Amino acid sequence: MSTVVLDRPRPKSAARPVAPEPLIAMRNVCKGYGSGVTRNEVLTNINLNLRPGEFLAVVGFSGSGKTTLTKLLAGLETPDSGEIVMENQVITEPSQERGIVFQNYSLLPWLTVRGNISLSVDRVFRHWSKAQRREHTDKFIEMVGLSHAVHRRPHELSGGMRQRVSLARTLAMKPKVLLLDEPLSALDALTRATMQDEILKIWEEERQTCLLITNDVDEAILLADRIVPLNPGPNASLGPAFTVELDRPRVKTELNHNETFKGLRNAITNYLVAVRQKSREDQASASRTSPIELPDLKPRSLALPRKAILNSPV
Ligand SMILES: Nc1ncnc2c1ncn2[C@@H]1O[C@H](COP(=O)(O)OP(=O)(O)OP(=O)(O)O)[C@@H](O)[C@H]1O
Repeated sequence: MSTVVLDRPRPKSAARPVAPEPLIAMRNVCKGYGSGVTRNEVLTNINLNLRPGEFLAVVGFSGSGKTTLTKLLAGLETPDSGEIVMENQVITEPSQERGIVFQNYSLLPWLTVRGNISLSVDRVFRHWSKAQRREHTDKFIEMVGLSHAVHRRPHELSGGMRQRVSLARTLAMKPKVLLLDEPLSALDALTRATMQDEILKIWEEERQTCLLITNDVDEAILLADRIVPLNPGPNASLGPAFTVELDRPRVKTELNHNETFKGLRNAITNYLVAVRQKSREDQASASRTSPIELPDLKPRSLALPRKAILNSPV
């Protein structure tokens, strides 16, 4: 009698969540400025994935290299080594797919609010009719609450209003990725809070992939899905990512009483304080181990008259 050996049913492998392909990936990116003794190594071995539709915040201290990171992502700077890839294309130059809003809103002073925004809209959507472009421009002016000020020029606007024009101009170009480099840091606390709410509202409507650079941990938690600390430079690298597990829509006033918010704020702040402390200790021990060698100079004569010291060639 023959025996049939049946295949044992294989246990179904546990479904592993598949991480989405990143929209932008930074791989082992290093960047410094200058050469020789003035060389400044700013960023070292940066590995970062920006996932489609996510809001990612990078927090760090002043001078650690946050703007350098944004410029690299925008294509305004190129890495010294490593690469930055967006949808299988290495980023080598700026593109309208990556819109950037800087801290110092650079508006054209001779153009009105509408003029500043429509200039970009007309360039990007030149195949649209004039009426379509106008409607599109006005939609974004309304989105940032500036419909009452369309005819004003930048000098007739407050800092917060100018930053809104800058934001609307970038959003209106419909970039795939929005790079926000400390866009609110020049604003007073109240305007900053209003703008945070507006960015949140706009992002919740549009769901564009967004990278926010900030030095404000609370701002990062309010807005982002993930927060990545940038360790202090020189040779700044990225710290571990913190996931923000807070439901949306988020309301700033309610967050202050939320235990998850408070716990996350403590964890990120403690991390940043610890890495800064370590960086200071490392720098202090490096300067102890390699003291600056001073030349062994001896005065030829301390008795020389003052005039001779000043005027005579030695
Ligand atoms: N074009 C440049 N040439 C030379 N050095 C530069 C250049 N741009 C930036 N740096 C230096 O690189 C370092 C990081 O600068 P960066 O502006 O990226 O930091 P940051 O974290 O954005 O600072 P902040 O928060 O103060 O704006 C600083 O020491 C800065 O002086």
